[in-house]
Amino acid sequence: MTSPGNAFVQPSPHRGKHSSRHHHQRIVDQQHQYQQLQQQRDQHTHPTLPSAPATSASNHLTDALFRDLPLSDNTQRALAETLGFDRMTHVQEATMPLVLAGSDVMAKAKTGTGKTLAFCIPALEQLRQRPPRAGSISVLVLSPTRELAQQIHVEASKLLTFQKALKADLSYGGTNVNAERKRLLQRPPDILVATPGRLLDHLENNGLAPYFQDLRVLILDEADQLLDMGFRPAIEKIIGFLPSHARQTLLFSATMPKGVKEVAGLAMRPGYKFIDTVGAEEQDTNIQVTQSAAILPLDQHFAYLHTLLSKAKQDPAHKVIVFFTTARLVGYYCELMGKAGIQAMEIHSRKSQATRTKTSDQFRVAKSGILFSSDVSARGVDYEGITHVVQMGVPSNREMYVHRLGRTGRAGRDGQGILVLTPDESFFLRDLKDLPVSMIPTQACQPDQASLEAVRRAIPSVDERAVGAAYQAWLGFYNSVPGLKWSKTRLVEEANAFASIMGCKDQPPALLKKTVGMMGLRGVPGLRIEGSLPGASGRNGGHAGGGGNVRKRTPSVSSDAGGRRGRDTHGGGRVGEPSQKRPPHANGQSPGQAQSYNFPKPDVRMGSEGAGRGDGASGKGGLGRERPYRDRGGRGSAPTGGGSGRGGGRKGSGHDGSR
Ligand SMILES: Nc1ncnc2c1ncn2[C@@H]1O[C@H](COP(=O)(O)OP(=O)(O)OP(=O)(O)O)[C@@H](O)[C@H]1O
Repeated sequence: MTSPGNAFVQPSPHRGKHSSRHHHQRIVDQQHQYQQLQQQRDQHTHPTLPSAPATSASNHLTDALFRDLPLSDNTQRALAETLGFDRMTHVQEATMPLVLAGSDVMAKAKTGTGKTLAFCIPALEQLRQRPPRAGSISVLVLSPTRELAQQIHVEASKLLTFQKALKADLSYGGTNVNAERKRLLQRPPDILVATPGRLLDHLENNGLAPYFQDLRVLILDEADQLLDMGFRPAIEKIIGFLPSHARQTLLFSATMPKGVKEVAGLAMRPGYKFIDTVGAEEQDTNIQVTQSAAILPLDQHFAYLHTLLSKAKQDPAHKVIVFFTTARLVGYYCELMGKAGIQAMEIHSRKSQATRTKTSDQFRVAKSGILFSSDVSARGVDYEGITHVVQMGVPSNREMYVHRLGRTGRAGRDGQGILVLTPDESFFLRDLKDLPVSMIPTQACQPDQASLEAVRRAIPSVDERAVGAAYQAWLGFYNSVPGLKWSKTRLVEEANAFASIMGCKDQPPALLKKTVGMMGLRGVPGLRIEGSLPGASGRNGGHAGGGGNVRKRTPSVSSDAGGRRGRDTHGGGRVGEPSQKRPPHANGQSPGQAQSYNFPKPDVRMGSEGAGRGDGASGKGGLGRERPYRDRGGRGSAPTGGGSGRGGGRKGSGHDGSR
């Protein structure tokens, strides 16, 4: 990353001898780290980006046939005629007979291996054995995200093609709660797919609880996430509304960290079966997906991504998802890349649910395209034909890496995953040491000259509000990455360097005092704090090119992320937005070039051009995280749901709208 001495940092009484000793130590640490990484690079040849992955002759299907299972004729017909499937996948073969026999099952199976049908088919079959009571919800599927809930609903509905008497319905945040309530009360579905926050709202406030008194099957898809701290309080409350007698519970995920088993008793009956189709000896990721990591300084990330995407686009069948750490960074990158000639779709929690759904639908049917996403698309979402998954910046944890990667290589197809980190973030690779991640040699992760130039030209034209929001989100996110082991001062130095990369030449975007307080950054040198921000009360003033109503020279943002521990997440936070675009760089230099980023230390560029060294990486720690460090939303209300609130810093409200 960047040097601590960037131009935004105000002189601090603490920066002196101690600081330079500390800085020296960081460099020593980093040199050591790089030696190790270099060795790894030498050992691996890196997969050059992108030829579109072909469908591989896959062994994801077994020889076991659906028709040999004791399923209803209607289900058999739906499998054969609507879905066109005859053979089972491994997880389907391993779990369906047990579920059909009535067992509670916890199942771990790799991404894209057919878990949805593995729980949907037998759950629906339970209704055949004992027809549902009129007006009662018999099967409840919980999903951590709205997109996944929609998808499960579609899959379940396909299975019901020939059973018109049975109805599946959806309940999730971001939609009109009253209309949904009315619909559900008027005709309670047999199968309800829901996100936890909205469902809890219905149970607690909207009179839906009595309809669950004959619930037969409860399914937690992405169970590890639902039982993690973020969602668990809501899940516990939901379970409190459900009958425990004779209820069958199914927990499915591609990742089952140790802690999940400890809390499985919350939902499952004693004696439940644990099915692991991955096995201890095997990796959690799909073998046919090549995985590589590029480590390069942050000032190269924009151009490097541009290069990656330009290459990917050469293949007419490219379908790429790029994940970013926060919603606001998705927005920033999308605008930047668009202005640099790479058009992408954009999905994250700051978009309205209607827009999210539309984007998701469009990308699903697109034959080619690029989607920039936050973690709303990380788990479960099944977009056919994803050729590449790019992850920009450190994922929240190992599980998130695995799930994001799992958007490619589904149903036995090939795919490529590329993780792009800064030198400081390279500590994360230790969490992936059992996975076949090859290091991309330094020489191979150079941005093209054309990309450098395109990005350089685009940076000044990105809307100032996007810059301010990205800056704040960046601060919030990296404030909660323990593996970095950054001091608060260092954090702000790095954030300001990022602002500089985004083209803020003279000073970083301003933050509200209360935002700074919520982030725990009061008194940290280098922040620009304002009591109130111009544009904070309105969003309408001059968009790009629109008004010339220049009120401020640098971007500023209001408070809505301070308490989120870095997750610039869910639906409704407000950004106080100055309305104008930033002026061109005063000295005529471009921020696409290192010298114009105000990075005072030459070895920052060396890091990208030469031996891959950055400066000042701590490179320590970060191991052994069990749960996501940014899975905690700041909204004070229940998980999931509409997400209108502001970050209050409360823990424990991971929610579907949260990313
Ligand atoms: N028996 C089968 N034969 C062929 N294709 C199947 C079969 N079962 C499922 N599929 C397809 O495989 C793809 C992946 O399935 P699914 O989305 O259920 O994966 P998953 O295991 O839930 O993945 P994730 O862990 O990412 O949620 C889907 O497109 C699905 O339609």
